[in-house]
Amino acid sequence: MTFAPSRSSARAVRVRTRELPAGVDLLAQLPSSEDVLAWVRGGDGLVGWGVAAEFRCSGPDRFAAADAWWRELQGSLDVEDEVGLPGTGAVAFVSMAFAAGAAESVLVVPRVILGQRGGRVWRTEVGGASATPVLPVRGPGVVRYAEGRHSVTRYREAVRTAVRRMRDGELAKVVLAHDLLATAAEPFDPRFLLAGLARRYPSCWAYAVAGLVGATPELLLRRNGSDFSSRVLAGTMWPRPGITEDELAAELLASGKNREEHAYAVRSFVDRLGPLCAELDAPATPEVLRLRNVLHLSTDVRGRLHDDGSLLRLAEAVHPTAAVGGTPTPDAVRLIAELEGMDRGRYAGPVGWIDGAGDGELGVALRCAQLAGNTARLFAGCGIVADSDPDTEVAEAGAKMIPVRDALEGA
Ligand SMILES: C=C(O[C@@H]1C=C(C(=O)O)C=C[C@H]1O)C(=O)O
Repeated sequence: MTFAPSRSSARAVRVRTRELPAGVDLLAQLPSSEDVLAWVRGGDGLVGWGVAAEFRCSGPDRFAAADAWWRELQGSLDVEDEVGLPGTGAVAFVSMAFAAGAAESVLVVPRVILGQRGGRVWRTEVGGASATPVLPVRGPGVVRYAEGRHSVTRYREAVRTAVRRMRDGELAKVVLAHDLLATAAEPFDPRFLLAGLARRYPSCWAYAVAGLVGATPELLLRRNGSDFSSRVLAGTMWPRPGITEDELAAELLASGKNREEHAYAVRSFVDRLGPLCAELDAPATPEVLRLRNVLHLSTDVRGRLHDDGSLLRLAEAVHPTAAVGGTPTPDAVRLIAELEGMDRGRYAGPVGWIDGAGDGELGVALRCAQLAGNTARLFAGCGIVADSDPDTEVAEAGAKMIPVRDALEGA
């Protein structure tokens, strides 16, 4: 754990939230490509920059460790919040590792947070903001692609193996992913990627935490007091020549394979959150979520918690859902480690923000790239069931990488 020193470290750290005039383009306010933090959907959300405090952890207890750190930190803050909405006061941006292995989870409390929700805008400063130089957003130039650590050929083979093992009755569903390496002439600026994603995918949550940048259509959990909501996705089709979007949506709804994949995902969420709820409403029939690159089966689940667990502990209870893990979860997680042969890092882990009251929003870190200088590592995966076809899954993973590829290239 690190806490960047405030000028008088013996005293509490000052956190001040002030209201600003309405109507701000949050992403356009990020002053530089350093320490970019974001969670923005359709113009609303939070952006942050600078590091007031940071915590990293790994392993099976990562959610508990992150939660304990965040709770303890509250005791050292002197908060004056004139707005009083979820996301005002001190906020930590969160990006949790997918697996219990060595990959690090990261929580960052920015020095400056700008928020917008329902026509209200606020600015929070933590520990007194220092002036940050404003540097223009720059594109990366020509982008070239190469196989990642888990090549497409090996991915196809992994899907084939998984299908065989499912036909043998070992498990019902597993979500397998692969990566792709992008290299550019210039360093990737997270703001460039965020702006491109937010423009083309306004119904997704565009996020950036510690170099993991993406736009996810999937909401793991939103907590607001005792209310929660979630958007569970699983089951995918993508545009083909000669077929309209309405025809594709009807085909997706009628697809037994996709409905099965979707049902596993909803069931895993409901089974694990159910015991913590006073009320839980999960519609029996999914809807179709239409994005530019793909269509997904989608179920919005909502309800009321009777447990007062923080968002991080609730996320621990539901992660990984069968949208990114599989069914049964322990078998799927083992098979992912065996067949993927790469560490997912924070891809497919919970990503978003929490506030001092334990409220916040965590999405599933999909449609993303891990940026490092002039390289970007893209990830995408697909739910595999006993009647999956390896070539189709390769094409589906390719369709899921389109948003990040387009945004990296400035297309
Ligand atoms: C795993 C990913 O997406 C997940 C898998 C889906 C599927 O298998 O149909 C659909 C949406 C997501 O829940 C990904 O985008 O990498």
